Amino acid sequence: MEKPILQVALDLLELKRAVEIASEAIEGGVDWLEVGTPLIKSEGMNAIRELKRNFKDRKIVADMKTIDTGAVEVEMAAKSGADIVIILGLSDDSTVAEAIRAAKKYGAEIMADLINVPDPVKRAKELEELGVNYINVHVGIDQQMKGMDPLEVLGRVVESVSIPVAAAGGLDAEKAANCVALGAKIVIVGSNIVKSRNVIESARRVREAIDRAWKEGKKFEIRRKKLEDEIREILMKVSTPNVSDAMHRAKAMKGIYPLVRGKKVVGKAVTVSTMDGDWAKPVEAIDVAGEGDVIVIKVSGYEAAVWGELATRSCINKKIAGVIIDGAVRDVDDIRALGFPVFAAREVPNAGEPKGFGEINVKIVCGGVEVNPGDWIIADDNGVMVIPKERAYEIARRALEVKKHEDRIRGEIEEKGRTLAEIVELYKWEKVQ
Ligand SMILES: O=C(CO)[C@H](O)[C@H](O)COP(=O)(O)O
Repeated sequence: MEKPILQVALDLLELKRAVEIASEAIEGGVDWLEVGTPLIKSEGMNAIRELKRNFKDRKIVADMKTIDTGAVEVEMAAKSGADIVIILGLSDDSTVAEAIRAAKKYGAEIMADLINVPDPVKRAKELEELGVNYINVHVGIDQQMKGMDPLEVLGRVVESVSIPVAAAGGLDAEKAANCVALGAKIVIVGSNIVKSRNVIESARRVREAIDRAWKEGKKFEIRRKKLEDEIREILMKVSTPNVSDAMHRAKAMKGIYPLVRGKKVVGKAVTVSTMDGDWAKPVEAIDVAGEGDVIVIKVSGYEAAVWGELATRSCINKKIAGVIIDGAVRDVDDIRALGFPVFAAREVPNAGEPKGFGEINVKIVCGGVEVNPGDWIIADDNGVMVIPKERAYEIARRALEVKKHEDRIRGEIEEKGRTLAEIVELYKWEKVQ
């Protein structure tokens, strides 16, 4: 039985960086190099040629994601140096057949990607019968952000075909080892290697994990955390700029500032709507909120405080994560001394009366942004972002991808002395007028 193959997916836009990262990945133990679809779209067949030229002893896999004109696309990729061409399993059988004919003619092989295929087991069997060389159980990057995982169907596909099966989609060392335990012969890793600050180390970690799983006949293990814990854990790793980028540059709350600098708040919103100075509902919300929640208060004016030191102390007792107030607060020095994260619009010395107008856990607009009970709040020195609860996992995952991408670029700036414009080829991507 042969050792599992580790394939790195070079999902980059810049060819120079792809060649550099490929060389580091090989040093870390990668076997095959995949020219990722974004790289092919950005650089064309030249990307395949360049990788083949630089790495003659490696199999070059071209992720063409072909869905039509099977022969033409496979011919293009094979003539440019691809040893394996990836086509979509969703393609019509005639496209698959044409792709296989072209591959045979030019000495290449075909890998069929099952991304978005409604019945992966059935289609895998059909694709094997049509003559593809490899099946790829793949969950795409956008699908990963919704929590989909290739491990869900991998085992069933492996059992239903006799050709080698590859697995791809958000794999890290632990998941890659699980893929091997489920019978994958090829493990494809993109983001967790190419966006890493230390590509050699990240590739090595995956290499060691899959080799161990293969040698020791590892059993498949799944340790899925509670969704809410997973969201919180991811959001604690990212910043509000990461979240804004992940939400297509969404805006933070306007005019709300941290009273205490250097604090980060992550949690689900308990919302409050109240009148200027009426601190009854804001304070009652402390008893409604649970550990780790964030109280978000919209006040109808800014003349009298609805929050102060004693409310803050009560929050600390209840382990509430933070308070956001589109209104006025007082006892600012005490709050600073307590180090509890309060974000507010205005500071005043005078409190109002606890009249009890207003409501808890209703839709509010705070700092110009709609907040519903249960939405996720992330706040830091840059500002306060609201993530609608329905998209919390997806946005958290996307923000983490933004962070990984920045970590890699930060590394290139710090360690290789490059500039940002150089790394991302800024001039090339300026809008053509
Ligand atoms: O084909 C792809 C996306 O369509 C990627 O190459 C594949 O998903 C592997 O990358 P990652 O490990 O980041 O998911």
